[in-house]
Amino acid sequence: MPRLTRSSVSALAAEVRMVHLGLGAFHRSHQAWYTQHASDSSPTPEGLATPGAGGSVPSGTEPWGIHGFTGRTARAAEQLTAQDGLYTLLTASPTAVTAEVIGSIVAATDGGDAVRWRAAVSDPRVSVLTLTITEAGYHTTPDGTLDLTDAAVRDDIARLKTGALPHTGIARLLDGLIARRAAGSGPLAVMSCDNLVSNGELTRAALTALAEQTDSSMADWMHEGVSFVSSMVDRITPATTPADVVEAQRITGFDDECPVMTEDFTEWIFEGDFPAGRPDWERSGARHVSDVRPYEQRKLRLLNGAHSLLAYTGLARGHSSIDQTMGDAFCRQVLEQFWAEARPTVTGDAGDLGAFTDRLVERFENRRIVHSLAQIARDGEQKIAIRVLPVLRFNAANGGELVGAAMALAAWINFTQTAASPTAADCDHSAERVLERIAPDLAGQTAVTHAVADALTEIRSSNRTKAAS
Ligand SMILES: NC(=O)c1ccc[n+]([C@@H]2O[C@H](COP(=O)([O-])OP(=O)(O)OC[C@H]3O[C@@H](n4cnc5c(N)ncnc54)[C@H](O)[C@@H]3O)[C@@H](O)[C@H]2O)c1
Ligand SMILES: O=P(O)(O)OC[C@@H](O)[C@@H](O)[C@H](O)[C@H](O)CO
Repeated sequence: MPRLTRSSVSALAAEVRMVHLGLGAFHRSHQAWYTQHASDSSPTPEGLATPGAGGSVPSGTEPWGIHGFTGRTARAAEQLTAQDGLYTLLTASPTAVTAEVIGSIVAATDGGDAVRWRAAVSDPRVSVLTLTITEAGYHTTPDGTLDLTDAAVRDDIARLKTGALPHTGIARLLDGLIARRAAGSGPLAVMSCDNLVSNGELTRAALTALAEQTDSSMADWMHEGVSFVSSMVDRITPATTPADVVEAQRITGFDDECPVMTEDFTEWIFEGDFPAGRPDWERSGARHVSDVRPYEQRKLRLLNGAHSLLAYTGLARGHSSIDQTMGDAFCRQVLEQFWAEARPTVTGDAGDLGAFTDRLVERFENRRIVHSLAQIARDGEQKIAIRVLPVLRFNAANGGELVGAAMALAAWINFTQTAASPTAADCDHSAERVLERIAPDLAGQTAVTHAVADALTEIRSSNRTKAAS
């Protein structure tokens, strides 16, 4: 079977005008897909679809090439480099899977390669830098500011002072920008595509705080020449499995070590300026709006909040993927309760929220998307603060129900305490202590602590019932 490469599918490589940090599955199903389709005017043919960006597809706009950098390991860069950046995007509806070769990534490099990283960010032709470094990669406190007490941040401050390449995503971004300033390469838009509240503003504030610890003139330079774009990104994309590799080979006839499986729904809504231009992502269906917050709240609370709830309740009940939890009456009931509490917390106009959650049911039930609960459960403390606590806070302040959001929080506490088997009294104590740490404003509210303690008792008893059945 031939290896997937540019020569095997006659795909030309476009000029690099974008840099990405965090070359995971999601970047490849989302920003790389939008970038590829921003420059082709033809509809995607059936089956194996397009040549790479810059290939023979008629272009209404110039194609943009992406130079992607991995975050923690070099593996994705090695696999993509062996395929000239090409990979198969498998798109699964509940009834069928289609395949498309994506060619917008034209270079892929280990993020630990300081020379290539600095050269890429300094390239004057590059005008957009996107990020998917995970929520944990920003090293912020629950209020969204850079955590200067974090050992990794302190270590990176020392590295930045000596010119060594830092390790955290946020500090690596500052390192690249320092190189860009030194090269005099002009303005740039930085766009976070991570599941965070006001992710552009959070990135700007974290970078500025970091710059103030190392070279405060960088903060002034960023203020003048770097825009920070906030974006709501949505496309459920699990980690690639060996079965996906086999499926890609079966459909395309090419040997591809790093395909990506994703769902047939996608959305990208963003707010902010691009001082040096950007791809025409609207041609692929993205939307540029003046206020992204309603869409961000809708997605982070209704989709991601539900994901966290299902991950922790589902793991406790012996499930391993989201689609399995949708067949469990207990999970479905707490999901509907959580949504009933979360919908009124979305402020501003983000469309019909009932229709949004109806569509989420279909998306979560898609059995071709095997989204691992263990993957979703990672970095729970950062995620709960963004996805669940705002729902609890809103309803505590407005006399709303607390049951569903309390269950999400309790299920996470239960998940983090798997080693012990505390008594009911210990549970109540644990709920209070966790709230004191992650949401001190809620810790003193009896209705909240009781709701979380009750939910802890319920989830433990539901686990016992499930285990006994
Ligand atoms: N997968 C999805 O469905 C999805 C959807 C919307 C948004 N996102 C956002 O994208 C992020 C990445 O998702 P993914 O599915 O691509 O994950 P992934 O594990 O496939 O890739 C994550 C990438 O980020 C790097 N990374 C991880 N931790 C890092 C850190 N602390 N510092 C720097 N780099 C780090 C990894 O090395 C990798 O390159 C998510 O955390 C989320 O914020 C994902
Ligand atoms: O990617 P994370 O770790 O931020 O969160 C896990 C999932 O909730 C998330 O990936 C969703 O699938 C995604 O946000 C859907 O667009």
